Parts: sequence; C-alpha cells; structure tokens
Amino acid sequence: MGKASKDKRDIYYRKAKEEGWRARSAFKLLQIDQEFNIFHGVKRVVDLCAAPGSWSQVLSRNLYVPAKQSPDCKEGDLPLIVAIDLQPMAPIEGVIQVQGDITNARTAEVVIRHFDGCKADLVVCDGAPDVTGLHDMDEFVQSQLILAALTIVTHVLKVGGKFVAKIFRGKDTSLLYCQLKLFFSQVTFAKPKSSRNSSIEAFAVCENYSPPEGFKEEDLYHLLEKVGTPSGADDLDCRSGWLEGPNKVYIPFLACGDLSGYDSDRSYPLPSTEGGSYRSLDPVQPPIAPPYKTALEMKKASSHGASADTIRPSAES
Ligand SMILES: C[S@@+](CC[C@H](N)C(=O)[O-])C[C@H]1O[C@@H](n2cnc3c(N)ncnc32)[C@H](O)[C@@H]1O
Repeated sequence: MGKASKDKRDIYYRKAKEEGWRARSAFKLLQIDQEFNIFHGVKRVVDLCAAPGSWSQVLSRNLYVPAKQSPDCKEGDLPLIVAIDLQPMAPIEGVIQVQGDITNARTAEVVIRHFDGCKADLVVCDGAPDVTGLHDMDEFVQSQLILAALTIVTHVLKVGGKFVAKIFRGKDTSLLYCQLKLFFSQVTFAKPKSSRNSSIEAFAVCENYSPPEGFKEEDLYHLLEKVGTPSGADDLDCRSGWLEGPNKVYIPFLACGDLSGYDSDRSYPLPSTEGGSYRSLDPVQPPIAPPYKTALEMKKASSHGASADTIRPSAES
C-alpha cells in the first residue's frame, strides 16, 4: 500500500503524523482517558511495552509538560514517567527509559527502584507479542504478558491506583476478567474508536487497586490459578465472580467515543493542499532498532553476494 493510500484508508495513521505522535496507538490511550479520566491526579506512571513511544508521548504531553510549564511546580513535584520495552526508543521529554523484558524479574526490580519506595498512580501496558494469526496462541501469549504486567502492578501500584492493559478477546477473556477483578473493584473492557473492529484487541481498564486482604506479592500466581476452579470458589469467587453457572460473570464492555469521532474502519478523503497534489508526511519517529533490521541487513548483504548466514544480528555486532 502506498503512503498516500494508507493515509486515506487509515485516518488515525494520518492524524498521528499530523499531530506529531510516533504511532496511531496514541489515540487509543487518549480516547480511553476521555472515557475514564485515567490521568486525573496522576503523578507517577509506568508505561510497559512502550516502544516506539506514542503512549509515553501522551503521558509526557498530558502530565509532564503542563506541570513543567506551571509556575507553581517545583523540581521535585514533576511527574515521574518510567517507560519499559524490549526495544530502545528515541528520547521523550520527562520520560525515563528502561530497556528490558517485562516478564523478567530483574526488569521489575529496575522499575521499582526508580520509584524509590513511592508507589505509582497508574500503570499502562500496550504490550503485544509478535502476532502469529493463530488466535488461541496469540491470546495465550498476550495473557502471559498481562500477567507479567500484573506482577509489576502488585509491586508498584498504590492502593486505589489504575491499570490499563491491552487484551486480545477470546475464549479465556472471562478468566482474565475474573483474575483482574481479584485486584480491582472496577474492571471494564473498552474498545476505543481508533482500534479497528476487525481487530480482536480491546483494553482492560482496571480502577481502584485493592488487593485481597493479606495478599503477598509472591503468592500472585498461586492466587490466580485458583480463579475459576472449584477449590478457589469459596475464598475467591465472591470477589472475582463465577466463570460458569447461573451466577456467571458478564464482562462490562464499553465502546469508547461517540459518532462524532473518526471511524477507524472507514476511508476518508485526503485534504487538498496548495497546488492540488497531496503530500504524505513521513512517520514522526521511525523505530531506532526494529527487530526486522537484522532481516533487512541479511537481505541486503545476500543481494550483494555475501552468504546470509555470515551476517551477525545487529544486536551482537
Ligand atoms: C504495540 S507496541 C507498543 C506501542 C506503544 N504503546 C506506543 O504507543 O508506541 C508493543 C510493544 O510491546 C513490546 N513488548 C512485547 N513483549 C515485551 C516484553 N516481554 N517486554 C517488554 N516489551 C515487550 C514490543 O517490543 C513492542 O514495542
């Protein structure tokens, strides 16, 4: 698809470039905030799986920049934004970057250290594995990423805090809902208007972090395993809900936005520019070390006569 054609078919892709966002996903977080007011009162935030950084940009523009420009704000009062990803990303004003795997305990430790004993008001996670197209498999890997994010949440989120995580809707969605409901009094699955209807993605918006009484972080997985099992029913289900039977949970699902917003499944005419012809903008910030870079290097080298297996992946060279 040519750039102009993509601009026409994907209004949020075009708008992202016009407004200086690194990815169209920025609009998903903005639309979730419009509906749930998740940024209200937030001073400390963790952005998990943040690259290329459009959610971190949203956090910077909505929290850090206004505070910095306020004449009453002192240096120590500036919002703290910590962003983590496997991939490096170009710097963003007011955002501390950690490169690491969120499923690794050491990454969680680095994040916790940045908070220096204080707790976060908000944790967001837009993590996605490389999608295989096998829905059950993709949903499973995605749910593992969410559970890794929940591990970090249990260590860094303050009681009453919020957590927003990308989910893939599938057969285990109710289980995931019940697991999240163990820790948050309000859990809503939301679909922002900028997320295409054809995509199985949605976002779990979890409000009012309130772990079960006596909860210890090291017991997280043991507790989650009990959700939906007969043995766990007695002590957990009153909080998290039932997976089966007459009292089965119904997941609150909300389509964010109204009819006045752009529809991500529609094509929109391109704006006419001076001179009549439309000029597509370049992406705001191309990824600095994308996973496909090695493949491109190998392809380039093989077309110049070198054997592909003599090329070292760029991370090792
Ligand atoms: C959809 S992108 C995130 C887009 C980002 N929110 C933005 O607005 O620019 C998903 C990201 O998840 C990251 N990711 C996937 N698995 C991860 C893991 N185990 N640890 C850290 N990051 C991970 C990928 O590297 C990728 O950058």
